[in-house]
Amino acid sequence: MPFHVDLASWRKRLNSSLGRITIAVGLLLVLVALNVQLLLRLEYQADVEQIHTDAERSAQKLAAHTSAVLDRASQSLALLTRLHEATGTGRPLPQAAELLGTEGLEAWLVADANGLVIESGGKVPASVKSTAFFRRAGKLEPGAVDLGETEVLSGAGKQPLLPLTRRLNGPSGEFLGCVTALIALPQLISPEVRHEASGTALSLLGRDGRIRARFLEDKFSHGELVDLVKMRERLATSREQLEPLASRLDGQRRFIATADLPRYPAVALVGLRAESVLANYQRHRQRVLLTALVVTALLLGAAVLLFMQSRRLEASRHRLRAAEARLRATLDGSLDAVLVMRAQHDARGQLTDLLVIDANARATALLNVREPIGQQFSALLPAARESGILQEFELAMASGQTMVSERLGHSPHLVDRWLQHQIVPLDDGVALFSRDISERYHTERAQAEQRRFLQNLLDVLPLAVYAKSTRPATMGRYMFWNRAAERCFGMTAEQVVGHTGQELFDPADAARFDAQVALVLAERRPRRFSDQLAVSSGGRQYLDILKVPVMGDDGQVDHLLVVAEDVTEKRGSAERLRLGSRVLAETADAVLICDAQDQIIDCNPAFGHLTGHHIGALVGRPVSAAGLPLFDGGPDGDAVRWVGESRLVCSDGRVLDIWLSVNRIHDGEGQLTHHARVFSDISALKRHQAELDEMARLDSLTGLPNRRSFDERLPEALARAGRSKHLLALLFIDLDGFKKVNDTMGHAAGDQLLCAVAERLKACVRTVDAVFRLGGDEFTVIVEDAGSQADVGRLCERILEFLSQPHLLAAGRPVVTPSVGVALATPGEAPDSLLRRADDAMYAAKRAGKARYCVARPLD
Ligand SMILES: Nc1nc2c(ncn2[C@@H]2O[C@H](COP(=O)(O)OP(=O)(O)OP(=O)(O)O)[C@@H](O)[C@H]2O)c(=O)[nH]1
Repeated sequence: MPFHVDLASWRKRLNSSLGRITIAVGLLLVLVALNVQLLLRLEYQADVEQIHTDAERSAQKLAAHTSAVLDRASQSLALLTRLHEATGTGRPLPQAAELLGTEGLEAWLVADANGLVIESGGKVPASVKSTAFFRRAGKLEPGAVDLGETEVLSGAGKQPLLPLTRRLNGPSGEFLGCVTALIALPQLISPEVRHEASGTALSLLGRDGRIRARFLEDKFSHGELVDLVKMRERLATSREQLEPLASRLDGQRRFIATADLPRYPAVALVGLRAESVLANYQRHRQRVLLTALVVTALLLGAAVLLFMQSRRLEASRHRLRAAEARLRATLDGSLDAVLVMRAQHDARGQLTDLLVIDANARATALLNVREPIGQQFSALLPAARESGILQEFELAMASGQTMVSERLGHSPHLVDRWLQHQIVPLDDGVALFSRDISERYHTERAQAEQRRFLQNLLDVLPLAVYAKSTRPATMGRYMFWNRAAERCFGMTAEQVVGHTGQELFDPADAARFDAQVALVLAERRPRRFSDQLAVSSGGRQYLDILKVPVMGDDGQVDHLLVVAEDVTEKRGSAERLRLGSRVLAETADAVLICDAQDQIIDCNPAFGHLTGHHIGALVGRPVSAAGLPLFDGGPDGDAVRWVGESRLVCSDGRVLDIWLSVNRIHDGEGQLTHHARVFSDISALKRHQAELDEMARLDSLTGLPNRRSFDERLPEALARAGRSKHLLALLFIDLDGFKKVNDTMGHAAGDQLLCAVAERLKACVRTVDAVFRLGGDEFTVIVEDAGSQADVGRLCERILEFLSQPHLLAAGRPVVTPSVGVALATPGEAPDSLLRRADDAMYAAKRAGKARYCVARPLD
């Protein structure tokens, strides 16, 4: 996979604040590192410079010390040389021991030209002929001093000794020998610089590169040959590079300084061991590094904190940018026109106007201006001041509460548009969210109308309808309660809506209702319940309840619609109906139910018993099939009931007299629905009645038809006479002196007499003629088809004669004559008139002396 660097991504990262912090911290760390390095370098440089200075000073001190030692020896040699040269002999000089007894000299000697020691001090070899310093002495310039090599060892300790030699010259400059001082090496190395630092190397180096003396680690050595030229070059390089040189002696690194000995061909060399002399620097370096480490750690810590803070800041900025983007998107995507405005106040702090500082596209469109930002609200909506919306802004700002209002648009382009304003108070102004709700307003109005209509519909329902919420937020609370529910439960919608069953009903009733609700929610289908409640009056209220789950859009049950019917009354009606049925079943009266068209539907058992009809054969047939008359509502057709006598033909053909009640039954709308006929058999009653009627028409004493019967029959007879044109005669008969019979013979005898008179009258007339007792001792005879007046006269004569015969009574034999008035009916004469004329004729007979008959004058 090829390596790919996403430069844009890295550039973006570096440009971020986190990237910048990382870079800054990195640079800071580099700076610290460079500073530390520089500091250490300078420190090191200064230290090394100081070390070099110290080394040089030590080298100079060493050179000075060594020169002083050599000078002392050299001066003694010079004196001794001059003495020997002055004497010109090879004899020992008495002053020599004194001269060379100088402190610091290990030994001394004077040798002749052959290398034989003439005199000496200390322990020196007997002959110096073979020694290097003697051979070199012969080559010395007159007056010159040779710093010999240290091949001379002291006799006892075998200590290396450095020979310092002068040449002895003869008078003509010939070689006479030499004068040599042997100096112990420790004498050459200055004690005060020996232990300046641990590991310090001190050397006395001849210009020939031979080390004459070296002091290192408390030991003296010599003889090593050094390439002076190279050494000086290395020293120069070392000095320049501030670096110590690695010693070939012990591998230690040393800072080396040299100092030439004046007057002698030698160089003092001091090597300070770097490890020792740089200890301070190392300690300082460690401190600096530690400090740098601490600083770095602090920097890194600070960087981490800064990084974290920056990340938080970055996240906050990111969130802020996202929030700003969301706000902008919200504003731009909002269905509302949004104006963000800053309040403007006068000197007294009164709100004068608001300045638009932000607006979305919808606001621009709603206001119908190109650029609302920067304009004053009252300039955008001149009518705003009068509309009172500025006061609402002020109120919202003062209260800190969001205000919502709906108002008609005031601008010309917003006429008839309904706007909903939501005023959100800000720190220094308000945000105004305006939405054109005209559509919604009208829709809501229509919905409100619809709701009112539905509410009215539900209110006029005779059934209690109410709804209970099953949403979590409003679980169990009543949301709707119609008028019938108010009547049914005795609670108004205001008292119920928003409350739960536990708050409204008896705990036991509420718990039962809740159980019903739980059941319906579990089954998610409508369910009926029969329930009952205790009512304040002390009775029970019986309810038929239908509970229907109403599903929401999410498929969950939102509400429970309840339709409740107070069936207390119905229950009573049913009871009464059952009772009525039992009564109908058990009553002796026959009941026949027909429909509106009077076709038979049903009957009770008594009907079958009474009529012999079988209901199965009658159902669907006209009522006449049951032998009953139709009832069409009487003359006007709207009578609801008819009661009276009627007749019924039984299945076996018998005709029954019945007492019939016909009831026309109507429904609530006044429509005829049924005919109910209730009847009882009154045949026996009728017979008895007939008998009673018959009896009522007979005189109970004589058995003759009575006055009532006379009143009925006279008109009939007159009518027949009118039709037949036959003569009708009416005879009015009153007994003469009947009272006397009563008075004399007793009332019973009078009765017997009356009965006897009745029998005689019947015997006098034809069977077709009718004899009546009107009362007391008055009788009448209706003679139809009387023939002629003479025939009537003969009848009257016969009556007079027959009645005037004595009566054989237990009490005696009374004779009672009759007075008879006769009236011959005039065609078309009224019964009253005829009777009155007969009565008048009878009185006329009475007046004429009784026991006779008198014929009334005919009508004019
Ligand atoms: N025993 C008896 N007496 C009756 C009955 N009904 C009426 N009377 C009597 O009949 C009498 C009839 O009286 P009147 O006709 O005025 O007397 P009268 O003696 O017949 O007189 P005149 O007709 O003028 O001759 C009265 O005294 C009645 O009390 C009845 O049913 N039985």
